[in-house]
Amino acid sequence: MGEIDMVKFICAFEPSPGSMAARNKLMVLNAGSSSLKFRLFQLLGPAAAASTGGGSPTSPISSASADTSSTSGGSGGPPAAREAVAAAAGLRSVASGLCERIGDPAGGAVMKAAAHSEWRKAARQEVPMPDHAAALRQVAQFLEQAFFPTFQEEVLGVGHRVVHGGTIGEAVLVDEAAKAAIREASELAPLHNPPNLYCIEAAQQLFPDAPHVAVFDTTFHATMPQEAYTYALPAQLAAEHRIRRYGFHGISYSYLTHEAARRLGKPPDQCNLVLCHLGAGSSMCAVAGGRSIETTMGFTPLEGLMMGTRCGDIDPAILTYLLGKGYSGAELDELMNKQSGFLGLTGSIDVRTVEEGALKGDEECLLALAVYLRRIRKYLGAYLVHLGGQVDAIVFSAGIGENGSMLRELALSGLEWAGISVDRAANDATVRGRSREVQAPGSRVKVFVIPTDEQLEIAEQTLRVVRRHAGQLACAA
Ligand SMILES: Nc1ncnc2c1ncn2[C@@H]1O[C@H](COP(=O)(O)OP(=O)(O)O)[C@@H](O)[C@H]1O
Ligand SMILES: CC(=O)OP(=O)(O)O
Ligand SMILES: [Mg+2]
Repeated sequence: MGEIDMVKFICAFEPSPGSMAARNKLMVLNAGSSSLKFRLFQLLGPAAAASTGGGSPTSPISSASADTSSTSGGSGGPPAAREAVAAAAGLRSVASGLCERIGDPAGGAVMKAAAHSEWRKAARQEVPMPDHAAALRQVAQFLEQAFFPTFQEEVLGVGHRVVHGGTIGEAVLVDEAAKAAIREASELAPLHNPPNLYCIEAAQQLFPDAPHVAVFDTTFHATMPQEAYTYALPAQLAAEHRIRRYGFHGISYSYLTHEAARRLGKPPDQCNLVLCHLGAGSSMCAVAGGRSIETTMGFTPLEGLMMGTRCGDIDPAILTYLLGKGYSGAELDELMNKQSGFLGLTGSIDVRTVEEGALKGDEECLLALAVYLRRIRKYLGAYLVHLGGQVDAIVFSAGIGENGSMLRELALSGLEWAGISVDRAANDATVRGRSREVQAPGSRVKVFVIPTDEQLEIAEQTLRVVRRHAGQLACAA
């Protein structure tokens, strides 16, 4: 990516007086193919002390106390709710932001403002960002110049979202072996792992003294039973090539499980849920007793639901058929990952545009939405069966799930027989970025809209690994 592009960069922050040069900050990076989300957390008193080895091994998120502003069907906002969860985890957000259109020669960045009731200022910069390393440098420079003069020295650890963990089961310190495993899994998550790894390497240069932790989307699904993760291929071949369902969006699902449990007023291990992470990448997950038992994505993030540019489930024989027609493997990969889904059916990736088209009667848009919804309903039916009809809540999250009220209503229409009904007024009244219950009075199954917070989940998992590492160092000394 040699060309310098204008990239819009926006962030919101609250300066944190008196934090000079103490190692009390955690940086979280969530790199997409052309975007970089970041959040900077300050460690609160006891957690900061724990970061040198004295912390509790239990999940602070799972032990977070219920936040009254986000319960009982109200529109309690995530700023309050999430800050409460973060505080229980010993963390406070002090800055966050998003770089978009990294390396895009066409420019034309889309602006996204991170809003938070406590943040006093917001800033926007248009600066050249040819790649993730440049974006990261820009973030660091901005934070340093504007608020935290010794920012780089204050970072205690850096947490990274990595989509495919390959052979790695749970969050780990990034060392050469971890990087090799992430590199090896790049083939299986071509849209995600390469930018994740690139961002890790850029961040290691920027924060050479801090431990870096890789947090994986695949971890949450490690609890799936064998019959859920086994493909009916020759067993030896599958074992040799480690072909199995891995499942993705697990960082988001872990957060949503704990948030849904908080709203239900039960421990996560007593919750049965159907989680719908509907964004540019879309998937669903059946959660029994707080653990993933099924999910729609598989060996790669291509299987399952239709997505922005990905086809989701197709008959695999279509590929052999097209190979026979002269398409190469690389072309088919590109076709399925980057040219299909909403883009392939309508010419637009953005579901808002597709919805607008559908409302004007555009047949391609109407068909695309119908295909998207049919796939969601097909898996919802399957998951109700897997959960024996005992579902506490259906949760919608991510860009489409949080904002697409029409799609939510259509996805759950006509399911009164299953104890599921949506309150149209509540569903239409959801406010971007705020949690809400939208089931109709009398609906046996609750329906939650919960803004996902991958950054907070990454921070929490990172902190645990950093603590463990510090504890090990202390024992060894
Ligand atoms: N108001 C809305 N209604 C429907 N879809 C929306 C709305 N706002 C955003 N989206 C969709 O959300 C998707 C992006 O979701 P997001 O979770 O941000 O994706 P990712 O993190 O995977 O890039 C886009 O397809 C966009 O069309
Ligand atoms: C796994 C995956 O598809 O992630 P995203 O939704 O961020 O593209
Ligand atoms: Mg995403």
